[in-house]
Amino acid sequence: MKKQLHLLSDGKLSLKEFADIAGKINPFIDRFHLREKKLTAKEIAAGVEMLLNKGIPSEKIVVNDRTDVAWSYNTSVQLAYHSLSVNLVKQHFPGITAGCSVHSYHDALQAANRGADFLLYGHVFETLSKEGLPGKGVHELAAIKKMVEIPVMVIGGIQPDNLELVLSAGADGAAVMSGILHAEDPYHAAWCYSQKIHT
Ligand SMILES: Cc1nc(C(=O)O)sc1CCOP(=O)(O)O
Repeated sequence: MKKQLHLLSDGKLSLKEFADIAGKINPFIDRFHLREKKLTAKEIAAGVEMLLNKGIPSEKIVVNDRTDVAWSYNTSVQLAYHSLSVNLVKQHFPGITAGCSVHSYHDALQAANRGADFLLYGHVFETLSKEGLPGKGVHELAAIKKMVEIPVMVIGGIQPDNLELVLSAGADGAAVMSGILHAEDPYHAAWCYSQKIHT
């Protein structure tokens, strides 16, 4: 599989600000996640529409947690620990693409066995976007990759200069928040990540 670069909204920028950046860097990004834990379904739906209006197709959009919104717009869904379980989602929303966020070897195997289409595994490095937890490094990632067949993207403190390490440990791509959203020049930052992931 072609390696992927995912960008996640961070709940700090407005949806409009996120969509404006997304529209500009669309060529570099494989998946845009709306991860908005404080917004209502209606507000998240408006965010999906903003991305669609920027020319981002629904296949490139991932809605975090809200399977109802994802289903309504034919996007993927990203399931967290507090979300509906992936087997329930796959059973009741046939054909939906569902990613799972996992933080351990055990959870990665369980999510894969229950039908997840891809995993976000983290957090690999320390990150200010989720403070207070030490980075896990790449050891467990390599073990997960030996056991699951679905793509495993890494998340947490991913920077252009640590991509080589995670890719050589077997990651199928990376998911990023601050490295792009809060870069001085998000376009240039997205280009730097993309160069390392896609070439
Ligand atoms: C949203 C998120 N999930 C994580 C996990 O480990 O599941 S780490 C994380 C934050 C990623 O932000 P940044 O790219 O700024 O480090």
